[in-house]
Amino acid sequence: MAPNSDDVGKDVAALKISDEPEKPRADSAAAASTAPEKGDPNISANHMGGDMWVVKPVPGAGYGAVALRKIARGERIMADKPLFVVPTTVNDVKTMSQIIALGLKKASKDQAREFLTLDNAHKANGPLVGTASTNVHPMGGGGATEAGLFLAACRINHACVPNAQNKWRKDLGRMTVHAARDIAAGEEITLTYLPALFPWAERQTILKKHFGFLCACATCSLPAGEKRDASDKRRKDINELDEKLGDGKRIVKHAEAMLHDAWRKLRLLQEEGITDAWVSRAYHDAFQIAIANGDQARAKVFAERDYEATVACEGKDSPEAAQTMDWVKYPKGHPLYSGKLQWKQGVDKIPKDLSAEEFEKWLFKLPPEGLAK
Ligand SMILES: C[S@@+](CC[C@H](N)C(=O)[O-])C[C@H]1O[C@@H](n2cnc3c(N)ncnc32)[C@H](O)[C@@H]1O
Repeated sequence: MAPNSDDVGKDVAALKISDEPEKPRADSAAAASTAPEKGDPNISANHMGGDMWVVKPVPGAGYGAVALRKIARGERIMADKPLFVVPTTVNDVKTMSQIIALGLKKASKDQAREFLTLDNAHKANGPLVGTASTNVHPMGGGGATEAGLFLAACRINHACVPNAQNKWRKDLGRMTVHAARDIAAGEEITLTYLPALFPWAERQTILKKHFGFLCACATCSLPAGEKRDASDKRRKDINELDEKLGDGKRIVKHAEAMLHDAWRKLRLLQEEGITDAWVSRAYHDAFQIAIANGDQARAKVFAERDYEATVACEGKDSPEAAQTMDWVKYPKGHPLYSGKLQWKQGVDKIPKDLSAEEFEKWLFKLPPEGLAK
């Protein structure tokens, strides 16, 4: 964020993907090598971690949240209430400072003091706005109009292939964080601060500008050359496929090509090690393609996979998961369903005796020889 930016509100919440789009971070091996220990009692997040995680110093990144035991994919790591909320539409530092000061007045003295000990990557904007810009999370997906300061969630450091997913749960009034894959005891819990899958050079520029650090996560530590280029290309391809899959005009005319795009996107996510909300989004795309073409059998399978991925990242109690379960039970209920279209078939047509490989070929309408990636 530029010093004294006239677009403070936007900048405060511009980054950190929350509700949409690892390998251990390079330094999480170091975290793993130290025996789990009690965190700093002055860090309020430590009252929330129980036997699951603790906030403690991590090499090269200040404090971070570190798993005290294995955390299985889908386990809820935290459900954090905001200390204060700021609008993302306020455009000047002075007004934003006043809003934060008011918010802090309502907090306990210890919490207000703790807020002022957090990282500030924008010192030119003063302690309140600078610290908030470095630590708030948007409350909702792209275009969120509010951002919150969550004293536990803000301790989670960034990785470009994170092992956890955050989600603003309006229904609970809390920011939840779930394990997006199994996290080993001693491993650091990570989220992505980035709203899209940028290539390496762009990631470094954005993270330095908005959060004041150069990323050395496992993905960023890939050696320059073949491996880094391959990761950059995967990210570029995923973004392009994501855009193509969002083009509703292709959904009937180019249905099969779109289903193949969904397959490619899922393969690339897997190769990149991405297990967070990108996966449910890809299965949701595939579900929409199937149901918009009248295929309830494939739609049901895609909805089941979307449900599994949504529950893992948001919890069983998430309203989105409940909505997805409705499509699992009754795919025809989706507004895009038309019984007249080219792929019309009922849920009874889900094949039962195929090998896993053959089932995937059936599901994504792949040719017998498979698809070029
Ligand atoms: C939201 S805070 C995260 C918690 C913070 N490390 C702390 O000590 O409270 C964001 C700040 O943490 C640090 N940080 C987060 N992820 C990092 C990473 N992958 N490598 C180095 N520093 C990181 C940066 O200083 C960043 O401005």
